[in-house]
Amino acid sequence: MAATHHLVLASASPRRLALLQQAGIEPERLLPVDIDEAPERGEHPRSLAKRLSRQKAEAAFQVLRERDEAEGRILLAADTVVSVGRRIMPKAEVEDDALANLRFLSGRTHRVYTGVCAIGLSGRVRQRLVETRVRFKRLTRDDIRDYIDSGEWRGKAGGYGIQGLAGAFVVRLVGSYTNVVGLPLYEALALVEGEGFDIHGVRRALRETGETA
Ligand SMILES: Cc1cn([C@H]2C[C@H](O)[C@@H](COP(=O)(O)OP(=O)(O)OP(=O)(O)O)O2)c(=O)[nH]c1=O
Repeated sequence: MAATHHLVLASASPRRLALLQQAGIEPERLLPVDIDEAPERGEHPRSLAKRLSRQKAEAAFQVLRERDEAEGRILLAADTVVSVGRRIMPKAEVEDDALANLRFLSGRTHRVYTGVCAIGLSGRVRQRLVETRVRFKRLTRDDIRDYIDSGEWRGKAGGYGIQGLAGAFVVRLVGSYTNVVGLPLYEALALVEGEGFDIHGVRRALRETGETA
């Protein structure tokens, strides 16, 4: 399989881009897609994360195909879902979502699932589903008030971002940390490498042009 340097990240999430950059990789471009993220009736959180990551990757692949730009490119998409048991914690868009989520997660262990999907040169789809268990301390009223005031919950699965203030809520974490932030790096890189993406070649090229993070 021919090696390629062209990775397209099908995401609008600044966290996903930052994680790739942390791993020394700069995507050739970002291609966010808008899909319906509502769970199906009775859908398990892990199935939801897997399904949505695939839908994002397929929708972006379709766009590249329509523009006749799929050739020589590998697509990467992800979706993160926070849950307690089968209960899916909504992505926090308004303050009330964030409040309800934080109160529910307080003093409990929850799971964070990220589905990762890569579509390569041949149009072949590769997927991984990664799970991390996170236990939060019992949150005080002041913890919750500070967090709501910070606005960091906005647009985040489960209504928190472990990479910010909420890092101090974590008593225990089992599994991949980058998975919680939104892109499990080990698994994501293994997927794109499996499709012929030349990780080391890209890092080398970025070092030579002085663009490395
Ligand atoms: C749990 C958690 C989630 N998040 C973020 C990552 C994702 O951006 C978001 C989960 O929503 P997603 O629907 O997975 O992603 P998105 O809509 O933000 O971006 P796109 O679909 O374009 O890729 O929550 C954190 O940043 N930190 C955390 O600790």
